[in-house]
Amino acid sequence: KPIQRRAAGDSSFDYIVVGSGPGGVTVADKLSESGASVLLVERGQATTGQWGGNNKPQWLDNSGMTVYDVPALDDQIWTKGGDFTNDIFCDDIVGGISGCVLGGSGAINSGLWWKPTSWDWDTMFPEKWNSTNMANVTDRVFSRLPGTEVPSQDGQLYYQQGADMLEGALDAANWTLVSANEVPNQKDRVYSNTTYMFQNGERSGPMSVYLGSAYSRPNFSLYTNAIVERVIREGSKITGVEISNTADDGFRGTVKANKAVVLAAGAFGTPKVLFRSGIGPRDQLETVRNTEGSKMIGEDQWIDLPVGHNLMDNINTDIVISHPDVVYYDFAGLWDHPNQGDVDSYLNGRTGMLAQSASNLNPMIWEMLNGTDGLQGLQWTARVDTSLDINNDAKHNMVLAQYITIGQAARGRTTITPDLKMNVSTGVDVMQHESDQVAIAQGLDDMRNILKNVPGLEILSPAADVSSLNYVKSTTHLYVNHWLGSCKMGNDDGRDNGTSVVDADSKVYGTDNLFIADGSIFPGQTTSNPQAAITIVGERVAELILALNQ
Ligand SMILES: Cc1cc2nc3c(=O)[nH]c(=O)nc-3n(C[C@H](O)[C@H](O)[C@H](O)COP(=O)(O)OP(=O)(O)OC[C@H]3O[C@@H](n4cnc5c(N)ncnc54)[C@H](O)[C@@H]3O)c2cc1C
Repeated sequence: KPIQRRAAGDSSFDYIVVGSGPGGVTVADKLSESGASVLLVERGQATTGQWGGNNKPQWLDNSGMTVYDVPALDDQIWTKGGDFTNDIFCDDIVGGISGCVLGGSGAINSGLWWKPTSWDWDTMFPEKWNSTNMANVTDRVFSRLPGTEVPSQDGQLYYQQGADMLEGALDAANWTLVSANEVPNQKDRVYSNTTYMFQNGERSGPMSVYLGSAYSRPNFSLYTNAIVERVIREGSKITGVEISNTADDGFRGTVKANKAVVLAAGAFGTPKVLFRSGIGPRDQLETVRNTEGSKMIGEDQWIDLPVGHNLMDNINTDIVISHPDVVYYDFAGLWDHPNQGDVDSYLNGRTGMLAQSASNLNPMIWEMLNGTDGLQGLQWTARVDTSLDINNDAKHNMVLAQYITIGQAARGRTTITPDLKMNVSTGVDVMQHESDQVAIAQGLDDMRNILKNVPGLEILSPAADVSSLNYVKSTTHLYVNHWLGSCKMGNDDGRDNGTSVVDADSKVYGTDNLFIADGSIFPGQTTSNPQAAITIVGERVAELILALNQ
């Protein structure tokens, strides 16, 4: 059932926020904290028990929780199938994955929660966003949502045999154990226990914390199952949004914005709303006009900006290993035939294996290289994973997944199709950039050197006689769906041949009052998984909007 909380008779709000991912819930909360009236519009359905979601295995009946609440069920959100998996991913994205539910991808992701480094801000964002300016915002976010290295409420970590073995190897190679969010700038040859956004043994995250406080205010409203088709604009001034419903009883109609509209629809959703509002490259706007005709704003009002360019994702390269110490836990069986003892400890005290994430990632590992163009980051996750059964002994296998992070040169592009789907029309292809390949190969070499000294450990892939660089050139590189960057922030106005879509206030060039507060504004990749940085962006954009409107 859609949530449609709305003050009776309201036809206008000071601010309308589009999308309830980590960026959207945060900017909406902070704007409503100022006393302004705020409407948050989300196209997807409710997820966690807190918001009335109801998808769950039978053993969660009467618990008030759903599949979105229990850390160990997080891969069942996407793999269980049945009647809801098709509803959680955005059905209008081709070539990428993104969550179209309340909470956005934040409701369906792996929950990793990292404090950004100072260079994440200093090397790519404009001056207003330097690490000194961002320190207070970061502290505010992490005081509300500190994250935890130990999700189980008894303070224990479970099924760490594989992680212990790897940590021993890293230690022997003189890599340093840190608590990553205590020392965010230590990212070279370090490893850490994984930090999750979980709180009190449940998934939590920005949706729980920020939407929770926003929803407690009478000046805040939320529509779910309602999709913003376009902003209504008179030249540079945005006056409201047009909403259609994604479920029969969702809201449909026009809502006015007195002060501003903030797009937080994600790296694909935000460009789509912009294209449909006459903002973007001419060829994209022509495609929309061919489909939507007179619903679209007239050509004389179009704003030509490089929306959809600069698309990024972390590119993944795996090493697969086997070691007799590694112990596998059957997360996949949790839905239908869980271990009753594990269920009881979780339901009674939020302790044990079910309080940990399904992929049970540990440890996290980072290395910084000096690439030809400056900083080059690499991040590794490690998980017990039986899906790559190279040796018919999959229960002892682990996958070490390397992401190339800050400094990655590869960029893609998202464009709109005649049936209004967002397409990854130019992939994020590290094979186009030698600097990316060299960095990935260097990281593989360093990891292979660490692993080769571990007694009993077998590297199943890459094969011993294949060089890391040849492996990089021959293996399939996978997306990890940390999509960023399609509406880049910068001082070089895209209307004048610059590369940027939003200015340093996160305001769309050529508009008076259209802002963006999501992953799409990132000029480059962050050193670690991005959702905490996007949450910080939500806070910062609210601060900048409120300062402009004083
Ligand atoms: C499977 C997976 C695992 C991940 N794991 C991690 C992790 O462990 N740690 C981490 O840091 N990051 C992770 N990420 C990435 C992280 O979740 C995203 O970077 C982050 O959620 C992006 O936030 P956002 O606010 O930019 O947009 P999104 O989270 O994409 O939210 C956008 C929201 O807008 C809504 N929307 C779109 N269009 C409209 C419209 N027209 N009208 C109304 N609503 C609309 C969508 O339904 C969605 O709810 C993962 C992502 C995926 C897909």
